[in-house]
Amino acid sequence: FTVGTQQHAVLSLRRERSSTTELAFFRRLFRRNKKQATPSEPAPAPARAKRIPVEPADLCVIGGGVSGLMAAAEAAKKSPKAKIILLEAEETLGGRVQSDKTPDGFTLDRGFAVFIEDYPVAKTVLDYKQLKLKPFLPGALVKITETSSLARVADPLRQPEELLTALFAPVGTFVDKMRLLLVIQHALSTPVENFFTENETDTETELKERWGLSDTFIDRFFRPFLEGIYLAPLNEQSSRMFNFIFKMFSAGAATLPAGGMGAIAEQLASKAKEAGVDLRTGSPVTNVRKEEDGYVITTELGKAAIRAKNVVVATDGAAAQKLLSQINGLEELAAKPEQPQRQVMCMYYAFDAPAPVEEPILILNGVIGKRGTPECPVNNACFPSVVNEGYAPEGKALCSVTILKDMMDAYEGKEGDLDKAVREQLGTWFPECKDNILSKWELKGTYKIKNAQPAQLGGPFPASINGGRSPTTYRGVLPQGLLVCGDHMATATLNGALESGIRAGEAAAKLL
Ligand SMILES: Cc1cc2nc3c(=O)[nH]c(=O)nc-3n(C[C@H](O)[C@H](O)[C@H](O)COP(=O)(O)OP(=O)(O)OC[C@H]3O[C@@H](n4cnc5c(N)ncnc54)[C@H](O)[C@@H]3O)c2cc1C
Repeated sequence: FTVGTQQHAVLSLRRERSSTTELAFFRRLFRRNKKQATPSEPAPAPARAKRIPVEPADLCVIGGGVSGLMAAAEAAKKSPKAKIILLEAEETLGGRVQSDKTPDGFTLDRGFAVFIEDYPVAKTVLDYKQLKLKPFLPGALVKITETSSLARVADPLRQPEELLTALFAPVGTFVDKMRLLLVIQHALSTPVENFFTENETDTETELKERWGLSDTFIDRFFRPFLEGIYLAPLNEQSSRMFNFIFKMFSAGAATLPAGGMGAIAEQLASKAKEAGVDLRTGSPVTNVRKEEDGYVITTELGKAAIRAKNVVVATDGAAAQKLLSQINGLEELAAKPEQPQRQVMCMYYAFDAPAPVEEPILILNGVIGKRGTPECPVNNACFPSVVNEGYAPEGKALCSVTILKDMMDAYEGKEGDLDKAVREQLGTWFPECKDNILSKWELKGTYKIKNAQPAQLGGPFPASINGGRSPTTYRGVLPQGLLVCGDHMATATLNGALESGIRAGEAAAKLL
């Protein structure tokens, strides 16, 4: 299970192709043929486009991640007679929310992620019971110096029994902890919608200037905690996202489903299928062309074409920009700046149970000056099999390790060295298990995810909630029958992808 580099090489190749219209392809072929002709030879006839059957549909959804599945299911629920086809480029559905099952019974999420029970939209559309969610404990264990043992950051509002631990934890000052209570209280008492109308700044400024937290507290707790969520430095992420995420973590539990995070997408795919959506994988869309009465959507050259009255583009933001810029009237999108993408790497280690920490809790690297250096590349870790036993077979345990972009770059092409550095670092976190970590833990999988999340901070890419931005507007009003959804239209979270998907599904149903 070494996924990532190769997967993304394939993906980028497909995306290259997707930016090439069929017409442009045949034009280039024709030009090449013309150039090769000598004066004595007549130029060969231009290659003719093979006629491919065009299949009619009422709605075509492009992209089978959480937002596309949700949009298709919602449209099908509201318009049961409509013919809805969903085209997914990859061989599997789920997009960024997928889990791999190893032959020996481990579940590896494609990148460490958690599901927050309190996500306002998720709780209205997902069957939590079926997911068999199990919670993390609130707070975290933090490594604050190279030699100290792990310190506990507790949430005294949800764990009153941990009040004293919380007050005396060496992570921040007493004043920091009092101020943290104010942050929690603000998060809990403010409706989610209000955060997205507050003035926006970056998260670092919010923590320092609005809440007066000390640099030490931020560096030891908030930086590793939030950077492991945003996958970006605090000064590059929206204060609105901070307030939203912090409210979610303060109000509800972070959880893992028994079948891995991929079970969330599987549930949505079943919903869409039951509602009558025709789900097609291995169908990368290369072109969308506008016609008088709808759109012609073409998948890999010569394979298939669909003529749909309406289209929902439910890809990630970068792919959406490329597809949309091919449509007559939207060509100027090609020249607009792309939304930057956040990257992350996740490594999984399998070993004989018990795990070094038998509590379902997140473990953070808060060693100031050392976090994110080649000797300390791990930002955060946890034991998914301790949170939900579905992640490992009986008698075994699984450790998930998150590496942020700087260290991905530093170890590019040196995965063996990274593995060694990770084991050494974990050996300092769990010294009593050091020998096993160094010699017995098995590296089970490595995932490098190049477009893990869209950056969100003001400008043309704000984080927004309340259903996300309108699906009829993507950096300008879209032509009739064309809709866009995805996390890049709301918040870079599962909740954002779901709410944007619902909104697009509802809008599509009105057109059917
Ligand atoms: C490692 C990682 C950790 C995360 N952690 C969390 C977390 O803890 N909590 C949380 O709430 N969120 C988390 N997220 C974010 C969350 O997973 C995403 O916001 C959400 O899954 C996005 O869904 P989407 O449908 O908008 O996009 P995607 O999942 O990207 O779906 C888009 C789909 O479109 C397909 N596609 C692209 N181009 C084409 C084409 N030309 N033709 C056909 N199909 C195409 C893609 O293959 C993909 O399947 C995490 C993401 C990652 C990667």
